[in-house]
Amino acid sequence: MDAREMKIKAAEAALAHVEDGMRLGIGTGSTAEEFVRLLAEKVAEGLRVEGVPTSERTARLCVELGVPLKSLDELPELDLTIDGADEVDGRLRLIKGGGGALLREKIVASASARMIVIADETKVVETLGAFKLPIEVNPFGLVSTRIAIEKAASRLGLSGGIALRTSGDGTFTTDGGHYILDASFGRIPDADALASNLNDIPGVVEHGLFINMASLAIIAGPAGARTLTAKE
Ligand SMILES: O=C(CO)[C@H](O)[C@H](O)COP(=O)(O)O
Repeated sequence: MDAREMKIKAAEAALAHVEDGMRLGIGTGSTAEEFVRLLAEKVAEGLRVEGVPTSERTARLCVELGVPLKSLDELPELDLTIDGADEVDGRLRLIKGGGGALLREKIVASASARMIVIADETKVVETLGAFKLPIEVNPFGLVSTRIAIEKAASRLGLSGGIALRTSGDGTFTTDGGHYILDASFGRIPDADALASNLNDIPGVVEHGLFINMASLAIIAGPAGARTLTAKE
């Protein structure tokens, strides 16, 4: 089974959790897009759902495939969000934001009664941090904010490069008009403490640590899909 087939397997298993009439948060990234394609087939067959997309990119795909959309202001409380992840640990803590949609992804997941993560086996880790941690920042005061992040990380014994994300020949800009700093901490032994320290930095709009948000992860490997629930 190749990587795309694994993503489709995870997306198929997630679709089984979608019920008629649900208000859905719809994630961003290649795995979430496989979910959108399968969801669109069910919608064409008569399934009634309304989706809130977590990015302009996801919104475009939903419109193209006929998945009905609403804004989060129109549907402020959602039943279920299905989204991908860059890393998942045994407590279902996540690193997200590889696709740059972390802020809307976190807002939408927070507005949902449940969040299910869909991913392939390569995303499951013992300790978060091999994937560079995306940190969304306000462009104003970028250098000061980067220094504040370095100091906060250093207090937790973390170090590593913090790079401004680029795209093509310019700076990558999120749907919200912010920048992203990708932090190469390597290993984050205390993700909860790092999340709370980052939350305290004014220039940090949001970070890619999703803690206590996912209630289930559907992980696809060569042998098929399995589910992970948070270990105590
Ligand atoms: O957080 C995300 C986007 O901001 C994605 O969910 C994450 O990057 C995983 O993407 P993919 O399914 O393409 O591996």
